[in-house]
Amino acid sequence: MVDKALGGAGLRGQVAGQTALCTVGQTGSGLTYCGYDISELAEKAQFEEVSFLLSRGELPTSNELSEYKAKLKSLRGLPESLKTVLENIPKDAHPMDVMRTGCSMLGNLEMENDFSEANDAIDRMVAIFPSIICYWYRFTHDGVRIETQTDDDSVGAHFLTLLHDKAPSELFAQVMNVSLILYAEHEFNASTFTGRVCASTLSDIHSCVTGAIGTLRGPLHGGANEAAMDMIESFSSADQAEDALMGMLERKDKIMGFGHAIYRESDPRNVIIKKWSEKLAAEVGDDVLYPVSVRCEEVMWREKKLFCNADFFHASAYHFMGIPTKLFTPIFVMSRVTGWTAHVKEQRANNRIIRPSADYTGPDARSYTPIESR
Ligand SMILES: CC(=O)SCCNC(=O)CCNC(=O)[C@H](O)C(C)(C)COP(=O)(O)OP(=O)(O)OC[C@H]1O[C@@H](n2cnc3c(N)ncnc32)[C@H](O)[C@@H]1OP(=O)(O)O
Ligand SMILES: O=C([O-])CC(=O)C(=O)O
Repeated sequence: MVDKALGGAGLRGQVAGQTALCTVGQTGSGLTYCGYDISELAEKAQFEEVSFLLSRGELPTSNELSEYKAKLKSLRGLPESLKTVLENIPKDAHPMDVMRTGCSMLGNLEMENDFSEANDAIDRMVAIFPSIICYWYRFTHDGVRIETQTDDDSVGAHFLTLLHDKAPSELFAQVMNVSLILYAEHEFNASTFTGRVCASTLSDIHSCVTGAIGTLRGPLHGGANEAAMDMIESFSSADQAEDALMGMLERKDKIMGFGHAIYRESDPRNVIIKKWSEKLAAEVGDDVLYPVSVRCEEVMWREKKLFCNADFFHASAYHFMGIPTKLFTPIFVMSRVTGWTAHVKEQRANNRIIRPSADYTGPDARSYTPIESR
């Protein structure tokens, strides 16, 4: 599944450290968290079990899970000064910037004073991130100040309840659960590596996550699910999608939601979220977006041997659940914060400041020219 000859720009194929958290493209379906295959976790686990696994190292017992979920539930409320900050961010701001600012402000209000406080800070971020994005979204788009302390049993259901003002259907809650599991962790991807570099300076955990959010925002990383949605939404039928894609490939456009830095033939998360997208399409009576997405997948493989990554079928799945496109990448944050923070702790536990070298390509040594002579 993985090209052993990976190399070249972008540090591709170079080992930049060790991790016990995740394997990408090595065993089982190609993705494991702490030894557990993603396909099994997505089928059987709750996101909160995965979150516990990543922060504590082992799956919880039933008592531990109940206590953990009760703790997360109790941490959903927003401090007043954070609400004030969110209310002052304009409606047309990028929601990932809202997440970044929300996380950074939380670090001011509830500073991690000592690394022994890491798990409390992590639990708080897992619990409060859905509240941060939904409070801002509902205030700026619907003009309401929502109560973020809900009784929902899971992070995914909590998010949908805040967004839609009603508890989600069992199917929607289930899809959110699977989605959060799929996005939770992925080894040394760009945003996680950002977090680890920050951690290696012995910085605080909110700084590490704030930097990681900024890195995830880009369309070559987490932002691809929104870009994929914009594309599939612009097609009115599978045939039209095929024609348009052929033109885009001819023009050498980059097609968002396809390809991967490490996987070479498939992304194991795609088959899982695709199945749920199909189920949702049937549930909501879609006969355009899902067939369009399937045709895109066929064309990209046929023409370029490029496959859907985790982001592509997430676009239609989220859309079918009534989630606005601009909130897609913040959902990724709600999930990946578990992976980022596990890496921060791992980096701290065996740390040396990350400081690579560079090949110099600038001018030879020269003397300073006084400004009046330039
Ligand atoms: C959860 C995630 O973050 S998954 C990634 C989400 N990002 C996207 O979906 C954005 C679209 N995809 C891409 O830009 C790339 O595939 C990346 C950034 C994911 C990986 O980049 P790289 O490791 O550089 O890709 P890779 O080495 O496999 O590229 C090989 C060739 O395929 C092309 N290619 C790769 N992906 C695509 C694509 N989506 N559309 C068109 N061409 C592509 C590259 O341009 C490259 O061509 P070249 O050799 O002529 O330059
Ligand atoms: O691993 C990567 O490069 C990107 C990715 O799929 C992820 O972060 O989930």
